Amino acid sequence: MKTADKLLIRALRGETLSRPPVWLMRQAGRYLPEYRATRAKAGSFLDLCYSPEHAIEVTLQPIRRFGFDASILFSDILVVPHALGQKVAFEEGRGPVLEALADDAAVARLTMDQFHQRLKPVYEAVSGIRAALPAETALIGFAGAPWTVASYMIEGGSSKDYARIKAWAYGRPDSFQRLINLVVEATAQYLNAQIEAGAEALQLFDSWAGSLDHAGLLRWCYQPMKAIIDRVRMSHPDVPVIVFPRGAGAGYLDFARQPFMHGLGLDTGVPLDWAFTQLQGRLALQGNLDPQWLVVGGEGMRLAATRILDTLGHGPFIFNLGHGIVPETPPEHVAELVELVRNWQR
Ligand SMILES: Cc1c2[nH]c(c1CCC(=O)O)Cc1[nH]c(c(CCC(=O)O)c1C)Cc1[nH]c(c(CCC(=O)O)c1C)Cc1[nH]c(c(C)c1CCC(=O)O)C2
Repeated sequence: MKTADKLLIRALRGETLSRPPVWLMRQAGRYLPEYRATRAKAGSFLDLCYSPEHAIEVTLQPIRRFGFDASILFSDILVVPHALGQKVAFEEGRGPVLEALADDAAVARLTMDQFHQRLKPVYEAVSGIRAALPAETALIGFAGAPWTVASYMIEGGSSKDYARIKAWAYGRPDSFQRLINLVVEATAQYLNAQIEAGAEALQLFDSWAGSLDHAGLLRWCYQPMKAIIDRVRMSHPDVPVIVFPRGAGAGYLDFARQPFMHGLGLDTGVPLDWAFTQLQGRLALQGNLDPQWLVVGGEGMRLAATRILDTLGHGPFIFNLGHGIVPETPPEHVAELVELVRNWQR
């Protein structure tokens, strides 16, 4: 099937389909026993990300099981700082740990010199996934957005209050802008390479957009994501992009009023009626089932999913969660959810 005919691409082009395409953020991962088996074979989490063979396998696992309309490259947003020369590790039970950037000198030591060389296994995985996917399944490439990636680079891992990154961004914006510019450049090149390897759509994850004040959201979330997409569009004008400014709140209006993207990912907190009246006329929406409904399952999950479909399914829409699947999710609940979306009719 041609890329343009795949359901995900049609929805991102603004088409309202008889039922929306469905995929789920973090659809590959620890909730699947077959993922845990491959992960044990691969070694560390980064070894898994940099092994084309294993990354292809775990990307395909949820497609085999559930037949999603789209697959997403298996990797992590933190391979970008890693490929820029920063130390990155994933510790069991602790999440990512980075050697935190302390000052301008640490930023100056980051370099693009070996960037594509280090990311070559990711590009190989993209080509391998594309070749192995069912004909109708779209392949999404992705990267973290600069604010979220920079938060890990400066905080050295997950953060409760974003005190270090905000001290830098709010206190020394010109210096912070230089780091953002580097991440924009690296990310644009990274996404272009993913497209050239076979990605048919892209998603930019700004998981911590909700930590910013509104002026900060425009400057450090909206602007850098726009700069990346403008760059990608120069080389690849036909590849649609979804942005996910998680927690943006009323700031979602800024994304819908002056869209530079095709799809807007809604987090769990976005009210459905508001999204329908204020956002959907302007671009395709994606979201936003609470991932905890997938843990709970049953009638509650079915009602919550149906409410989303009934409110947003009559315009260009992609069914997804409002954040990633959690490891406690029973795979049977995912199967039931996919079945429900497939059987829903406008
Ligand atoms: C913030 C962020 C990260 N990574 C990502 C984000 C943005 C999306 C979001 O907000 O969830 C994005 C990401 N991470 C992963 C994917 C794979 C593709 C998919 O969605 O299936 C994607 C798209 C795999 C992963 N990335 C990670 C795992 C778990 C690692 C393991 O197997 O031990 C997976 C499957 C590790 C990771 N990676 C990150 C954290 C905070 C953690 C630890 C938390 C956790 O363990 O869930 C950074």
